Amino acid sequence: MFDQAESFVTADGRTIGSVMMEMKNITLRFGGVVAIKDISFDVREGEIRAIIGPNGAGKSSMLNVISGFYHPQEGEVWYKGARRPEMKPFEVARQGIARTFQNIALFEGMSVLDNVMTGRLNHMKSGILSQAIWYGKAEREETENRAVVERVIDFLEIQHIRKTPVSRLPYGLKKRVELARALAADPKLLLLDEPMAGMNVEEKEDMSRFILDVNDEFGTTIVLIEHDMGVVMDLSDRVVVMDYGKKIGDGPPDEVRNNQAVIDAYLGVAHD
Ligand SMILES: Nc1ncnc2c1ncn2[C@@H]1O[C@H](COP(=O)(O)OP(=O)(O)OP(=O)(O)O)[C@@H](O)[C@H]1O
Repeated sequence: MFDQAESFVTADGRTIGSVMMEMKNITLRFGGVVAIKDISFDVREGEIRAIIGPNGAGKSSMLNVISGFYHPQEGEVWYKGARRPEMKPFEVARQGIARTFQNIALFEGMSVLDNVMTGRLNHMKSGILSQAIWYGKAEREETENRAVVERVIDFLEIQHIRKTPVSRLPYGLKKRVELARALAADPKLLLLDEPMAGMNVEEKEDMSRFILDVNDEFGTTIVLIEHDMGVVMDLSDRVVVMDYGKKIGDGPPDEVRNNQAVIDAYLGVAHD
């Protein structure tokens, strides 16, 4: 289905475009531990791409390679048709890649609004001096940034808590604020590290709906890691399956679900 076509429309009416990111033969080692072994896969514009696998499979490591936090010893990362040189995470962010973290990384003492505003930092170009004396450009920039943030806050239905310090929020809402902050950066590619971890069923349903809405409304391409298999199969267009650092499956959910190597990995069948 995904092999040759430049772009196509899925059964649910969404347009999946051409390849946006390609991971080519990525190998990442930590001393003697090989976290990722020679893995290749691509991400297409507009799709929701999941990376799954048992604990320690290398999923977070892969997300960290995409976000520029880890640099693989071997392999290449291609983004928008060009090989990406080794970059720092903030440089990767400037290319339109935003992320959320497995363990929420918000400023607990700050309000929801201020936390979401920090998502705009990469878009703030005017210097401290111009901001301090508040002339034209800085004012325009501030107004623009506020407008984007307000739109995201509306979209994710967190208006009622915009003034609340994050430390007072329940877990599910914190996760939503983290999504809001990532979205405020106006990313082309959004990386979600276990967006439903620790959530109850209702919170998971809400988060699933928001992820689908973000993809639909903003056309944001999404790569997510998630342990809840039901959620992954419902949300994703394609799934990469990792086990012990290797890729053991890659394809649409139905195909992956019936892949014997994947079934064995999840049932804990012994490896040679
Ligand atoms: N910073 C690091 N230093 C040393 N080893 C690491 C580091 N990060 C990950 N590893 C190792 O790399 C392997 C893959 O870890 P990783 O966290 O990527 O897996 P994961 O699939 O995300 O696991 P989980 O589902 O438990 O979060 C593991 O053996 C882990 O111990």
